[in-house]
Amino acid sequence: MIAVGQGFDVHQLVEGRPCIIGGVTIPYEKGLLGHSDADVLLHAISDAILGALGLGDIGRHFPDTDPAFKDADSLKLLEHVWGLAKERGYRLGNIDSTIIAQKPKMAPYIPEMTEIIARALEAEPSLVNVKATTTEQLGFTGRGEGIAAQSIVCLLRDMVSS
Ligand SMILES: Nc1ccn([C@@H]2O[C@H](COP(=O)(O)O)[C@@H](O)[C@H]2O)c(=O)n1
Ligand SMILES: C[C@@]1(CO)OP(=O)(O)OP(=O)(O)OC[C@H]1O
Repeated sequence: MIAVGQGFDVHQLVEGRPCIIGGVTIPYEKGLLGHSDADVLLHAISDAILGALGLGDIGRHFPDTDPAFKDADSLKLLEHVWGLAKERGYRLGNIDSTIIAQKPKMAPYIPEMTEIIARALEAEPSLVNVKATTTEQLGFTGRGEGIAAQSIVCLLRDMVSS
């Protein structure tokens, strides 16, 4: 059986916050604002997995009104979400993601992001693809006001024959 889900997230770029994307702390003059560490890519991936499972979104599982998730490590949230997929018998088919950011340059950090995400999803890195694009200086991402990420995930589960 195949289950497909998609996720999309946005966080504002502000001064005085670390810029953590895909589990990597990227040196940059601004960082992402959120209740958690605001890792926009891991949030999009978590939402894609929850979507494939028909389990809502990360706001439902980790409410931003709950102090337990204040400054939460989004890698831990992703690991929890992956536990829900495993409990239901799924393994990763593949995942594809896009970070939408005018700056900073993501390319140097993408191999490490890929490794981190693959480890969290207990999969080969070849099953995890991360891309980046600018929006050619257009819109809120183009003006550097925020960063967006989107992700699509395919989960696989073996059918039990009777
Ligand atoms: N924040 C970003 C945005 C883009 N890249 C890489 O640059 C290439 C060109 O981007 P365009 O938006 O002009 O298509 C793109 O293929 C990315 O590999 C990046 O590293 N960081
Ligand atoms: C992760 C959570 C919880 O700390 O907070 P944020 O970092 O604000 O992220 P968001 O993508 O708005 O949604 C889920 C939240 O409930």
